Amino acid sequence: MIIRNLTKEIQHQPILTKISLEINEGEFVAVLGASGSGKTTFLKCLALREAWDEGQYIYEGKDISKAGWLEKLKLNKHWAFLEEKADVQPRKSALKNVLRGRLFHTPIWRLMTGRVSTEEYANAMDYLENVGLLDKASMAAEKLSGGERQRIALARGFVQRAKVIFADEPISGIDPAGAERVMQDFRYVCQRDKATVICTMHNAEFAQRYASRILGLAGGKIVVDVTGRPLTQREKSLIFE
Ligand SMILES: Nc1ncnc2c1ncn2[C@@H]1O[C@H](COP(=O)(O)OP(=O)(O)OP(=O)(O)O)[C@@H](O)[C@H]1O
Repeated sequence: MIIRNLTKEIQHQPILTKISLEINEGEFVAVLGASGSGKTTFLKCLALREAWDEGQYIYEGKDISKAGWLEKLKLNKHWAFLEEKADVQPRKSALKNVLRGRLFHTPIWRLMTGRVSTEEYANAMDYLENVGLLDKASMAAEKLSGGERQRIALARGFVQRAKVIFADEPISGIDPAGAERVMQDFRYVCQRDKATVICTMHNAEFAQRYASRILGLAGGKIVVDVTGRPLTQREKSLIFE
């Protein structure tokens, strides 16, 4: 994806100012920034969940800056957006929540009858196993921890075979072991499926250990763009001070 001059104001306050960058397939991009620096707004603009004031957005060679609802619907077939608080249906089982990822790929008659093919069932169970939740497949999502719910949302993105996963603070409020697991899962889909993962976070430590690229957002601009190496002290202070 190519972003040129992305600009966004909220209530006449500049939040993002002429941001330009290119993100390649298979990259695991962590967007770091202090609280209020505009990380969520940036992510939502990239996922076309927030309107851009200005700028050009090229995805797979096509200009999607002014994508209408039909085009967005098509994009959402291949894009997954993970909210900060995992968007799961609390009363439904982990498995049913994961199967929701196939919504866009399921024929209407199957949606109406609620029947799931054996292949889709096996596939969803595989992904639950990948995220370490096979033994909790039949448990209602509301009975699971925050980290486990985040991993269900992740497994749903995986079964959707999303080409791009946008994740807003996916490890905030999760214990360190759960956070490791989520970050490992992201890295896994990038390496194995060539998915692109873009996630916002506060934790530079995790970003350095797992992401292939780190973007630092401050003052409405990308002030740091580093691939394949940890941040220097100076870069950290550019982002967080
Ligand atoms: N709907 C809104 N109405 C008014 N101001 C908003 C709105 N959405 C975002 N903002 C403001 O825009 C700025 C950037 O917000 P954003 O949520 O993108 O930052 P962030 O870096 O994700 O913050 P955090 O890390 O605290 O979640 C903040 O100052 C916020 O108050």
